[in-house]
Amino acid sequence: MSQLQVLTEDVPQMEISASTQELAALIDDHLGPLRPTSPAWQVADSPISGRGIFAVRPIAKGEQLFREHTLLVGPTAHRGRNLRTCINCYHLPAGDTDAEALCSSGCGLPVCGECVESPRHALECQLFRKWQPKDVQHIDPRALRILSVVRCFFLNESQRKLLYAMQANADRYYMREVQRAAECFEHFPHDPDMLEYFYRTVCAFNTNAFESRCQVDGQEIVARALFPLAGMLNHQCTPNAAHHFEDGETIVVCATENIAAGSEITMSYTKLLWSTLARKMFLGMTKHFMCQCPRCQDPTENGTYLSALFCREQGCKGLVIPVQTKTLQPDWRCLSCENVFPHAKMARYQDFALNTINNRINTCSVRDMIHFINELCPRFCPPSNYVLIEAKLNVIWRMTRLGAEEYAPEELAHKDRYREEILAILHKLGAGECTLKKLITEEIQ
Ligand SMILES: C[S@@+](CC[C@H](N)C(=O)[O-])C[C@H]1O[C@@H](n2cnc3c(N)ncnc32)[C@H](O)[C@@H]1O
Repeated sequence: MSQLQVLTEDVPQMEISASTQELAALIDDHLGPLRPTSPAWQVADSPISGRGIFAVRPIAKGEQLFREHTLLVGPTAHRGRNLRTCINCYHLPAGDTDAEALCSSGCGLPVCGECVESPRHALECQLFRKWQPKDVQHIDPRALRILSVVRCFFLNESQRKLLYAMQANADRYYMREVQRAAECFEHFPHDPDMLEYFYRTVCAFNTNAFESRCQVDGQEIVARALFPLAGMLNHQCTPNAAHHFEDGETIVVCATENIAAGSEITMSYTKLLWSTLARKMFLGMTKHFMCQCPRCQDPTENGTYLSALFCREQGCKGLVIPVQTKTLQPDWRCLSCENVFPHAKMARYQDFALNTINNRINTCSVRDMIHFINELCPRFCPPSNYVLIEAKLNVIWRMTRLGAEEYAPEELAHKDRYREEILAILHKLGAGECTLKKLITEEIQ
């Protein structure tokens, strides 16, 4: 069995308790006032996988398809992130310490002065106090992360049905999240039905959730949020729709291309500029499937050569690209000398480029990074390789944040050149009006 089969075939799906028609009705109910009077889309069975969203009339590039409020949301509570953020409104609670940010009732949850009295917090506070957090002086990321899952407790009947109608990939590893949370409380529930409900919810999160992002009090808030309609969008590596967040709890999905009536509406679960192997690894490990889209089947990736590495045969320096498209360990062939190399060898070169470039990104000033990209990288990494493209994107972001006046004219010219290069790649990929294009054309000038 290949590495990729192991990644994708090991994980069964939990039983789905609703027909596609019932699911569509539950989604309508969930959308409430946000449901358009005559939507341009419908939920239906998909030839890609399970259920998907389809255009019911021609949709124009740029058109907003829907806005949706989250069904379940909570802090990602990743280590290294600021955990001192109110669990309701995302504002910073008063004070500087964990103890000051935590609810004074002893529920172990950070909450601001305004939200502490809210009915929403009252319910969660009562539940967490019943379970008795072991530490009420410090914010424990394990206890905080489980909040988005535990909120399934407060869903109404129709919302629970909707949760059970969503695909849930049953990876037993996901149960670790519940077990880790249980370690933080004296009396975490151990009733098997309740634990199964939590597990189902964790699996639904891992299969469908988005990392929603918004700015509050000058800091970036990242929450994990379940949007049942947006969660119906299947993946394509060059999709025809993209999403953004209006706030931490509302998602907006727009068409990035003209979409014909009857076509499936898709989004990308990966970064657009990743190489095919990077996307395959990510999709296999996190979503347990192997993408078969046209981009995945083209070794040149629409002529972008995002995977390409240099040939190391004496005197060659041609571009080497993966030959097979359906495996994680393809042979690679040089487009100039036509020699074929085993994957293990090329993977070492790719890792070298990735580590060297990422180390520099983390340690260098923008000025040094430009010098490194222009003068040193061409010795070991083709300009089309996705790691180098990501490094150029990183330079663009950093320069934009500081403002043009900080930089010499030739540095600004490099930034413009990088931007044109990335726009040309997006054009070749057929990415249309994708979020990245909007960001680098509208905001970065
Ligand atoms: C967010 S859900 C998408 C909606 C799902 N089709 C459903 O019926 O609920 C993600 C799951 O859909 C499936 N999926 C999405 N895009 C796919 C693709 N391009 N190829 C194969 N499976 C895909 C995978 O099983 C993945 O874990």
